[in-house]
Amino acid sequence: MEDPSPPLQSPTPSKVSMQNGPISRLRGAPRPRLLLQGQRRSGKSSISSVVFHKMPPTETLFLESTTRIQKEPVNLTWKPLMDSSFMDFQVWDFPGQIDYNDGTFDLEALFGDTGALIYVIDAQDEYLEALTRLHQTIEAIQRHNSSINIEVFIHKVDGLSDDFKLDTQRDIVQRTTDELADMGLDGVHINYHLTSIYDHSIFEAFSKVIQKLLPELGTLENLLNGLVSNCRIEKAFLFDVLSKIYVATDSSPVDVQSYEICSDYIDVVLDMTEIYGYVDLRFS
Ligand SMILES: Nc1nc2c(ncn2[C@@H]2O[C@H](COP(=O)(O)OP(=O)(O)OP(=O)(O)O)[C@@H](O)[C@H]2O)c(=O)[nH]1
Repeated sequence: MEDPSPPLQSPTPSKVSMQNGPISRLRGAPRPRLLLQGQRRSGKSSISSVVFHKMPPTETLFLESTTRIQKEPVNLTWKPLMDSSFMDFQVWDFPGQIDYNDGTFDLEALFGDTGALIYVIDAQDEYLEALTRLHQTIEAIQRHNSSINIEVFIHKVDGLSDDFKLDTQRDIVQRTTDELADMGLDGVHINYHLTSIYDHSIFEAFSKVIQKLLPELGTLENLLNGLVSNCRIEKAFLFDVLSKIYVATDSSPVDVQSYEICSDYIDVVLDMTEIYGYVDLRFS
């Protein structure tokens, strides 16, 4: 697969901002990038495999540790429905053991075209070291491209009780806020998501990450608002069918149940399509 991104050692990295999103891709710009980072075994490759390759979650138990940066183009288009996709970007899966702060990486090139950093923390494991790495990463980002969205996935929460999930999130937010304040970075905005590959939370979190990077989001939301009010639909999502990421929704609040129903429906339709060919996806 052709990789249009500049080498990390590039002395003059391209400076295309993610704010231009997939539209700039149409004009020939490099694919914008999502960086997946986190400690070893935190779940990065599993997330990427489940969301973008429909790998059943239990099969991730057999994934080998990633030893090199995995650059994955994401251009998800389900041919029966669409000719082009809003989702044209790259996901870079960083192996846990790589220290990109060791001076061998061109951080300007690494962060230059990056739209979002997704930092994965294993909530079932001791996470203090992961937090230290996160804080260092945020500091580096602030130096090289402060427009990058910083998204923290508090991951593997399937094994935790609801109370413990919230306590863990509170602790991570508090420690990060305190540490960034000590570093003089208290203005940095971070989004936190509780995720697991064993339920819909990982798709929902990814949806929110992607939506923030779409320059067309406002227009799509307006179109969906019009659809909802004109057709008296309760809730509308615009899905990327293959990944089950919703790239937009109308402006009424998202309730997880309606997302889950639509998501399950897509699975059924895709399964039927494999058996019978094209199935009309419109439903109300
Ligand atoms: N319980 C639970 N386990 C998970 C989840 N996501 C990933 N795992 C497990 O975590 C282990 C490590 O996952 P990987 O995806 O290989 O982790 P990684 O961060 O890519 O690891 P490196 O390649 O070493 O950097 C696997 O056994 C996965 O099955 C989750 O949401 N819940």
